[in-house]
Amino acid sequence: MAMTRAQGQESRSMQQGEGPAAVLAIGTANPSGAIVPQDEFTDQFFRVSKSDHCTALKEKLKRICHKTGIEKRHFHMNEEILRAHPEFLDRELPSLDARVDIVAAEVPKLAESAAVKAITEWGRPATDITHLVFSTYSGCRAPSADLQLASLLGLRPTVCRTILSLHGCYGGGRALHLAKELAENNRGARVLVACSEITLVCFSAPDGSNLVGQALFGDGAGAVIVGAGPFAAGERPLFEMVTATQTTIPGTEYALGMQVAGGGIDFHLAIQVPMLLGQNVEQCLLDAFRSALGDDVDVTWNDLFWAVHPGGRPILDKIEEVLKLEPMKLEASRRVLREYGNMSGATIVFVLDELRRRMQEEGDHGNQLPEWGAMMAFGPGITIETMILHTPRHPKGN
Ligand SMILES: CC(C)(COP(=O)(O)OP(=O)(O)OC[C@H]1O[C@@H](n2cnc3c(N)ncnc32)[C@H](O)[C@@H]1OP(=O)(O)O)[C@@H](O)C(=O)NCCC(=O)NCCSC(=O)/C=C/c1ccc(O)cc1
Repeated sequence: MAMTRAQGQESRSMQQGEGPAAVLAIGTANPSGAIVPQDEFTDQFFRVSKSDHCTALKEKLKRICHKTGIEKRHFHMNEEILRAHPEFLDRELPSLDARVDIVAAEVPKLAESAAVKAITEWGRPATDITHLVFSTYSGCRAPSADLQLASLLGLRPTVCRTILSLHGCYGGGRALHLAKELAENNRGARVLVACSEITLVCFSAPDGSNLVGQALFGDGAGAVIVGAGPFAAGERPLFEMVTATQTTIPGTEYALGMQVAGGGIDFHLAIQVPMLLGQNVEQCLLDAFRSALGDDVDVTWNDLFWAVHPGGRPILDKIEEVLKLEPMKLEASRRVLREYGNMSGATIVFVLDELRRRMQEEGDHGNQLPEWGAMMAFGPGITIETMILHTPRHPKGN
């Protein structure tokens, strides 16, 4: 069969989606294991790890917990699991196999809970999903969580799966960025993004280096359906994904990291992270807006809505300070941090869900959130994922 160059180009353009990809539905879930209020966390953590004699460490963790801006977190880990696996407390003992056995089953199940909510809201059958992008730092095994999630949801055998491992806290941003590219370049594609994180792979008794991580991270999963036009009857874009960029801050590899070891995953968060992000976010935003709307675009940061990964309270404070944001601008991020802590890659999906809820509420009161917004997620690299969002205005009743 002969095809001319022009026919090839035409056929390629017919394979592309219409307009920017959009978020069509969102679901979130947390494990039912344990909900720990942050002001009880230190006592509980030191009791179960038999570390009450480490009084200086305990005092320090109390100081840290008090400053996190977190009120409670959800965990799969509980005392029963710890009784069965006392080796989880001691980083020197081999425990990776046992940890991976647990999370290999639980991470896809948690993702399934979030995905079922997203698919129900989307209103189409799960078999209409063409692509799956799964992000987690908790899996170290193949076939991995993406395949298990596809089976749990009954996705079609031809679904194109991608797993993003160890992207940490920018995993959700990266997965959404990839989903946008997939949806825009494959007409009719419907991409399920799933991010699922269970801290059990990182849990250990308190020591001089792990207090901030133990005080900050929680378990959760987020799922998003992404697609570009043409839209089917009943599909309703919540956020158009106008443009997406990724930036790595040069020379900052040392600042955030994860290391898979025999005793579980160790992570490292340098004290300079909030400052480094503060020095770089504005340029990332300017670059993203220029790529979306042209070089002479004039943006007033307070005219936008904001979906920022709440990596930690000082990160939000720093971004608010450098962009001179009004106090309520980061409230969706602060609320997610308060209610769940930092769930790494899944957190940004919770923030989008919270914004969507606020938009609905504001709309019901006759006010509307701004039409344009910015989403940002950060993680090892230091990597910054930035996405410019736009909310289409739907006539009432649609
Ligand atoms: C709640 C903190 C810990 C303290 O609040 P603060 O306003 O800085 O308060 P202070 O300045 O009074 O600090 C309280 C204590 O915490 C200590 N501290 C203050 N940051 C630190 C510090 N990064 N180290 C180790 N001590 C510290 C600080 O030295 C001090 O110790 P002390 O004087 O003995 O009371 C706050 O700094 C905070 O949330 N920091 C974390 C920010 C952060 O890097 N977040 C991660 C962003 S990236 C991301 O989300 C995920 C990456 C990730 C990576 C790997 C994974 O597996 C998964 C995910």
